[in-house]
Parts: sequence; C-alpha cells; structure tokens
Amino acid sequence: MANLLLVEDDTTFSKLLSSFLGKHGHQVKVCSSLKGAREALTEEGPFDVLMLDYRLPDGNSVDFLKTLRSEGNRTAAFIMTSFHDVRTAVTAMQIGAFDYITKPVNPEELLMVLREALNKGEVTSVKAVSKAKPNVKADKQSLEYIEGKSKISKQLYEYVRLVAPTDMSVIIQGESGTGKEHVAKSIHRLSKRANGPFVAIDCGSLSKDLAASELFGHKKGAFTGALMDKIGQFEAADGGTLFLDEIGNLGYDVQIKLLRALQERIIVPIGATQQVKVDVRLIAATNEDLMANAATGDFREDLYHRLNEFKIEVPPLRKRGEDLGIFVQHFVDKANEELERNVRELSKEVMEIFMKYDWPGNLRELNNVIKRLVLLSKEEVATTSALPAEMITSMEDQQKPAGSDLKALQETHEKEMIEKVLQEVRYNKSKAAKLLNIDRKTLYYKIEKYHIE
Ligand SMILES: Nc1ncnc2c1ncn2[C@@H]1O[C@H](COP(=O)(O)OP(=O)(O)OP(=O)(O)O)[C@@H](O)[C@H]1O
Repeated sequence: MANLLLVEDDTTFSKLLSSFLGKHGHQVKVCSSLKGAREALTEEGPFDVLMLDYRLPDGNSVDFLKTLRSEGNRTAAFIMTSFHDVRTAVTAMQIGAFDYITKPVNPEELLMVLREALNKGEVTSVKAVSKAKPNVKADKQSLEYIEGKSKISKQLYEYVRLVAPTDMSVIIQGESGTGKEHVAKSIHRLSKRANGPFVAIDCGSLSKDLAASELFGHKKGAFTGALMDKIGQFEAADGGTLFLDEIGNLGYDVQIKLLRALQERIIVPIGATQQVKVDVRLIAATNEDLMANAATGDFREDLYHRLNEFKIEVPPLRKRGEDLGIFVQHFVDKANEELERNVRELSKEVMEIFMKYDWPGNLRELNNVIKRLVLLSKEEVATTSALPAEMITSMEDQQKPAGSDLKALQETHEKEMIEKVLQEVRYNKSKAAKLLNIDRKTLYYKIEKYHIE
C-alpha cells in the first residue's frame, strides 16, 4: 500500500480516482489547490508519490514541483496534463525528477505510471553512479540504446567517438529528452576512463543550499545538519567522469567553485582546511542556450569557456528523419518486454501521425506514447484507438504553418528589429544596443545567432 497525495481541482475526477486507487490498496489524500498540497506535505507527509494536475487554481504544478525540489523535497511525482499542455510539462521535465500522464487518464496507464514511480522511489540528485566492469565488451548499454541511421545521427556519433578518447570537457546541448545523458555515457564508455566511475548529477533537482556539499562534500559540523563527514560527487567520480545535467541551474557561488575544481584539479570540502586532489573529466548538459546565459550574466562566462572545449548538439527527434521508425521499433520491443505484451508493429495511420507530430519531448515522449500504445493494444498491430484522442485531432488540424511556432515567430521579429536598428545607427553597435535596451554582449551574441552581416 502506498501513501499518495493527489492534487486535483476537478472534484468528480478526484473522487473517481481516489476510489479507484483505494480499491487497489492505496491510501489517497486529496487536495484541490497547491496551497492545500503545501499544507498536506507539512502536516501529513511524507507521501510516497505526488500526483499533480497540471493546471490548478493557484498556479501550475511544474513550478510547484520545481520549488519543492529546490527546497530538497525528493518525493517521486508525476503530472497529469491535457494533451495541449504536454509540451509545457515535457519541456520542464527533468530526467527522473518527474513523469507525466495525459488526460483523460486511462486506469491501466495510471497504475503503470504509479508502479514506476513507486519503484523509482525518492528522486535523488545523483542520477547514476556506475562502475564499468573491465573486459565486458557488449555491455548492457549497447543493447538498450541505438544510434540511428540518419545523416544527423551519424554525425552525432562521429563527434562522440572523436572526443571520447581525449580528456576534453564537453558541453552537450539539446532539447529535453533528446538523449543527452545517453551521449554522455557513450563518451565515458569510449574513453580511457571507462573502467572508472560515471557519476550523473541532476543539477536541476539540487537544492541551492546543498549543491556545494553534494558536489564537493563537507566536514562534520560545517553547517547545521552536517552530522558527519560527507564525500562529494567530485571525489566519488575520481578517475572517471562526472556528468552534470542541467548545469545552467547551478548557483553563481557553486559555479566559481566548479571553475576552480576544473582549473586546479583540486576541491575543498565545505568546512575542510585540506585540499583534495581529484582527477575527473567533466561533461555538462543543458537544454538552455548557455552561451546566451553567459552573455546576459546568468552563467559565468569563464566557466562556460572552460567547459566548452568541445560542444555536441543532440538533435531533436523531429530532425532525425528516418530514425523515427528505428526508434519506434526499439521502443515497441522494449515495451513488449517490460509489459509482457506482443505488439508486432504500429498501424500505418499511427506511423503517419507520428511522422507529422513534432515531438516536443523527443525520445522520452516517444517512449511514453509507445508504452501507452503497447499497454492498451490487445492486437498485434497497435492502432490509433490507443493514442490520446487529442493527439489525433490536433494532427488532423495541423497544417504546420510557419506562423504557428511562437518561438520562431519571436525570433524572426527580433532579428528584423535588430537589423533595422543596426541600419539606422549605421552599424554602431553601442548605439544599437542602447536603442534596443540590451547590453553590447547580448547584441553581439544575437548578431552571431541570427547570422546578421
Ligand atoms: N539512443 C537512444 N536509444 C534508445 N533510447 C534512448 C536513446 N537516447 C535516449 N533514449 C531514451 O530516451 C529517454 C531520454 O533520454 P535522456 O535521459 O538521455 O535524455 P536527456 O536529453 O538527458 O533528457 P533531459 O533533458 O530531460 O535530462 C530515456 O528514456 C532514454 O532511455
């Protein structure tokens, strides 16, 4: 039996859900607002899993969860969202931090996601620590992952093989769910450090107060709550690779410490007087534009350049062309095995929809949608009946006009405006920056970004 917190403002739905989960032996506390959830967490917690509706009267649950994580709350959680909000939920999703389920909620799917959340247990900032066994050539990872055959994928793995044997720091940039962690693991596996540890940290779920201690360790008594000495993840990764996911989330003071660790190869645990030598290769991932953040001062420029010895862009799924079919088959096989089903393939109509859809959540979203399809399909060929209904309607309406992509639209406007102002001031960049109300660094960055001559 699990102790669940359900935050849902649709009372009919929450009653149905809690009675359904009750019948499956779970205990459910229901709240209809984030304020209520906050109170329940303080007064009635801890819970095993948080189940959060996306839109609530007093805010959205992605922001709520982010706050909880930054406060150090690590309860497993998933978000229930309508298909139209998937994009937002997915974009904000951190690996392992939380999952999502689309409404209308299918009972079998709900139990599946809940089971997974319970198995995962508490979310930790340390995502994975693995020590590869020497002499095991075809390790499990190579069976679980595929590279794809498209030109863009071939290039991606060419870069991976090129940079892996060096000791260069690498920035892996790509949208959420594109496989950045997998790329980092591949670099580690193909490096001289393959027999050393691979430690993955999710900086997005590190609380601000504890980030430095998590990375560099602390001495007993260094701060309230430091009850004993703690080894930081830098030391844990000694001789291997440290993977910092969502590095853009690290606070400024931790960024300074990180830069020092990279430059001098030494760390000082909090409260310690002695320095500790470390031999760690750093790989950082981000789905933000770190260069832009460095230009605006949100990320330390010196650290950015120190990390950016090599940059790898992981392409979004919609740009991986023919790989889609390969990934589909791979995820179908995986879901069959996990769920003990026997779906052979997806119908032509499903594949057509998949090809038109733009997959904002990339491989992770594809994996989720296929799992649902396999779970709900009774036949060997999975049909559109197991797709979220709204996915089908949205595809029917979708003409993909250029003007529907808000970000692209904003960028086009921005580019036009910058060009216009630059012309007006005869390319005097200081004047242009002033008129545009941005600093010069940001202007330079944007000129480069938009290839303005
Ligand atoms: N090459 C691959 N072959 C098969 N599955 C993959 C591959 N790359 C990624 N995946 C799967 O896609 C999902 C997302 O991958 P991963 O966590 O590496 O992405 P990410 O870009 O690091 O995500 P985030 O931005 O949220 O941290 C995982 O379930 C992973 O197993």
